[in-house]
Parts: sequence; C-alpha cells; structure tokens
Amino acid sequence: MSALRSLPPPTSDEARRQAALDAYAVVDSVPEQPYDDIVRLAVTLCDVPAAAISLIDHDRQWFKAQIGLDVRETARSEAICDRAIRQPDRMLVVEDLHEHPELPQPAMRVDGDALRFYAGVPLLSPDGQPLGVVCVLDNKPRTLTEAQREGLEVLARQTQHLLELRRYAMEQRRLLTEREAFAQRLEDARADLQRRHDLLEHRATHDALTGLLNRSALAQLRDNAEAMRSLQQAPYTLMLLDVDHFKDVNDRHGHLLGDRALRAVADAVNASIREGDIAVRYGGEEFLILLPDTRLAQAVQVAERIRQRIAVAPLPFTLTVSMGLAAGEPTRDWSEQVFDRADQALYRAKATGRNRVVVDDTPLHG
Ligand SMILES: Nc1nc2c(ncn2[C@@H]2O[C@H](COP(=O)(O)OP(=O)(O)OP(=O)(O)O)[C@@H](O)[C@H]2O)c(=O)[nH]1
Repeated sequence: MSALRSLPPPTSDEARRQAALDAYAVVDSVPEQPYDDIVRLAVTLCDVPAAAISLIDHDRQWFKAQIGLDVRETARSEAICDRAIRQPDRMLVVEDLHEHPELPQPAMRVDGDALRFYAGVPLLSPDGQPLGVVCVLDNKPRTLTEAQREGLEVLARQTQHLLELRRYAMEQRRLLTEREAFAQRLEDARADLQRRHDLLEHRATHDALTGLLNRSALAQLRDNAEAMRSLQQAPYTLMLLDVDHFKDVNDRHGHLLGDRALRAVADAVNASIREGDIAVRYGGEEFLILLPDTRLAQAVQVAERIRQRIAVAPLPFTLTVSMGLAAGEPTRDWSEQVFDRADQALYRAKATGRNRVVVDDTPLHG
C-alpha cells in the first residue's frame, strides 16, 4: 500500500527543519546501543533483513543506526526516507519499488540485493519538524501486518524519546558549563576586589617612597592583638632614627637624590631587622623601629648595623644618621614614656656630633 501520488513537494521551510535537526547534534555522532537496539527490534518485529534510523541532513541521509545495509549514508536525492518526511504525520509504505519508477531507485544494497520494499515512520521534533525516519527494508516485495505497523510506530516514538533525552542532556551540560563559567567570573571578580582592597589597605598603611609602614599604621598597632601581645610579654626596644643634615642633602644634591637617600635608609633598616620587628617612616627623614622581645644590648647591635649600612649605601655622597634607643618594659605601655626617652637619646646623639647611636642616657658610639 502507498499514497505516493499525494506526496507533497519537499518541505517548504527546509532551514527550520535543518535547524531542528542540528539542535540534537546527533548527525555524525558515534553509534549508541539504544539506537542500535531499536533497529534490531524493527528487524525482528517486521521480519525483514534491514532497518535503519535515517536522519535527513542537508543533501544526504545519514544513518544513526542500521542493520542489513552496506552504507552509513547516501545522497539525499536517492533517499526514499526524504520522500517519507514529506508526509510527516503518516507512515510511508512502498510495497514494491519496481512499480514506482517516479521514486528514487537507491544504489545501496539490502542484504546484497536491490531495494524492493520500504516502510518508514517519520521522526518529529516536539514542534513538528521532520528530522528523519525509522524504516524497515527488504530486497523483495512485501507488506506489513497491522501489528507490525503499530510496532514500527512505537519504535519511532521511542527513537524520538531518545533524541529528546539527548537534547535535554546537552542542555543540562550547557547550563552546567554556563553556571561554572559564571561561578568562575564571580570568583575572579571577588579576587579582583580583594586585590584592590589589599592594595588600598597597603597604600593606606605604607609609605609610598620607602615601602615601610607609615604613621597611621603605627597608630593602628594598638588594635593588633598579636603585636601588642609580643610587646606585653617581653622586653622590647624602641629606636628613633633621624638622617643627619638632610636639608643639606636636598639642597646640594636635589630632591630626587634626597628621595634615593631615604630609600637607602629604608633598605638598610630592612636588611638589619628580623621578621616581627616594626619599621615605620615616622616623618620626613625620621624613622621609628620597634624591636619586640629585644633587650637594649641586642638592639644597640642592630642599630649599629643600620648606621654602618647607611654609611656605605650606594649613593654619590656619604649619608649618616643619628639614633636614639630606649628600652620598653613588658608591663608598661610602649608609647609616651619610652618614645620620649628614645627621643631624648636621639636629641643627645644630634647634640653630641651626629652619626651615632645613643641609648637612653648613655652614649654608646661616637
Ligand atoms: N627628598 C626628600 N626630602 C624630604 C622628604 N621629607 C622631608 N624631607 C626634607 O628633610 C629635611 C629635614 O630637615 P631638618 O628637619 O632641618 O633636619 P636636617 O637637615 O636633617 O638636620 P638634622 O636633623 O639636625 O641633622 C627637610 O629639608 C625636608 O624638606 C622627602 O620625602 N624627600
């Protein structure tokens, strides 16, 4: 039985049909067991030597699964399946192809012989676009029983389900990838924000010229529980360092070299102190260095190292500094009294000739 004379022309909106097929990304995919099982069932059900799931892709038909055929694809022009999708709501049955010279006579062989019998049920997308066909084929004329027709229609519906599952899984993967990309963008933005925050915080607490802590960071020291604990548990030393005749350095060598000299002081300080010590650019050419858990005698050695490093700093002139040191008691606040004593020591270092380290009341070097 066939209804060939009433077949409509090729589907008018081929672009939409092709787009519907493309959405499954199934053409040229690897063989898959569930589709192979369907053609195996079709062969058994209809008692034929060949069956296929054919998808009409541009100018070819491509078999997602097939049994009994000698090719994996053919030109669309010789595909009876292409005729079948022109009446998407019905099964196309050609009982004997020899009686229909108006139909393509495919070159492919069915179990070694020319194709004679064809029955195909169109596969539709949910919005009714014909994608291809589940078909059974034989190399001799024949017909299908009602039960076989119904069974073939069931297999076509199962194939459609498989295709929908495939599209659903792809969509899920796409959404997952999108979500991961979004989460990554969020994480990047968070990290960027953190970097900016860190940078701002660094700028707010560090001196731009020397990279040492600035005075406002020193003011925040009282809020730093760890730093305060170390000052409250062991003797510490406070040092004040002031560059000698720095006004002359600027006047004679210019501000740029003056800046370089301040960086050289910072380098010398950094190279002489240990982790946990606190170095602050306290004013223009004044530096404050806090050495937790350090007795005065040790601190004097550190101060001497700083002074000597500065004396040999790679500058086009000799730079000297004066330093005043005072001991801090763990039970006492480090601020006013200790600072005042260190300041007085510094004053004495200046007054007694500069380029020296003075401890509280006693000049140790000069
Ligand atoms: N190049 C440069 N100079 C600075 C900076 N901050 C402060 N100064 C200069 O440091 C000089 C400090 O001079 P004074 O306070 O008179 O002290 P001094 O010349 O070092 O003399 P003594 O401390 O008595 O040895 C001033 O000329 C300031 O302009 C800075 O960031 N860069």
